[in-house]
Amino acid sequence: MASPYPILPEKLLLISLKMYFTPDRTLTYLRDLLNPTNEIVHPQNRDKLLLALIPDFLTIWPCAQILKEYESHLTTTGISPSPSPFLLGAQDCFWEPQGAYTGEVSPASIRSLGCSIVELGHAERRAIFNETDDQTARKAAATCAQHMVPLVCVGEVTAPGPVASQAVGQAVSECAVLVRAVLAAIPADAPVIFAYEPVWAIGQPKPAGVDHVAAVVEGIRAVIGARPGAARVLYGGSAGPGLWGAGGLGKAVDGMFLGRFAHEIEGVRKVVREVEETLAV
Ligand SMILES: O=C(CO)COP(=O)(O)O
Repeated sequence: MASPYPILPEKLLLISLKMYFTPDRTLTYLRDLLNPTNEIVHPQNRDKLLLALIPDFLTIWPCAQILKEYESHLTTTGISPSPSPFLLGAQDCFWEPQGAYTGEVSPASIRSLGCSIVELGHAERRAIFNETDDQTARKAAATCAQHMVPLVCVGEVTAPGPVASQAVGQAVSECAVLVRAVLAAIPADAPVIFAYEPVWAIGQPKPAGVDHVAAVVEGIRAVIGARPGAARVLYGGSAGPGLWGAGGLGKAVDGMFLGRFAHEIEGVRKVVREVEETLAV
């Protein structure tokens, strides 16, 4: 029987708009991402590279309409829109599908509007809204129950000290707590994405160093171990153009989770190009 979950290719580029854009800007941005003349989404690469946009809750519905129009246009040009070459995600969800939870957003509603990914446990939600590992794990289970993919953010709070190996060990042990909690909460065959986002590298001029990221991601992969469902580990935290290619993160991670450096279409195009150059032919 075919898996009810979205299929994850080897590489992923995900963009979260956090709360930066107005609704109008989000919709213009999505149209630009999907516009074939901008050469950002290449449906023929879907089995190797997948892009996704995670807008705010208010714009999920109009974004889904734009994506539907894009997919039907693909059909008219003879390209199969299934599996879709572009996915939509939400920035959070509640752990119950419905009920008396004023202000919360149901994962079932998110799914019904056309999302395939739910971002969970971002450092900002943990620091500002006191979200706990247990809550994030429950949300991950609720996300999988709707056959969406949890995108779980993990990362150490403190910047590395002078001893690199100690910094890596500390980072892996901080990340491992949430990785284990999420894996224990979701079905073994459910795909899951972990975004390694060192808290100290978010919102900065530059990302974390490549060696540090590569070593921590190796440790996170060891914690994940072998499982029937796909598991991808991305890097996020001031990620942008110039980070992927030669001597960069391309060999260490399964993709990137982009924030501010994807706000201009040109930045996304550059990152896509760098990743495409490293895809196996
Ligand atoms: O938190 C991030 C993505 O979720 C990263 O944001 P920045 O790239 O803006 O640092």
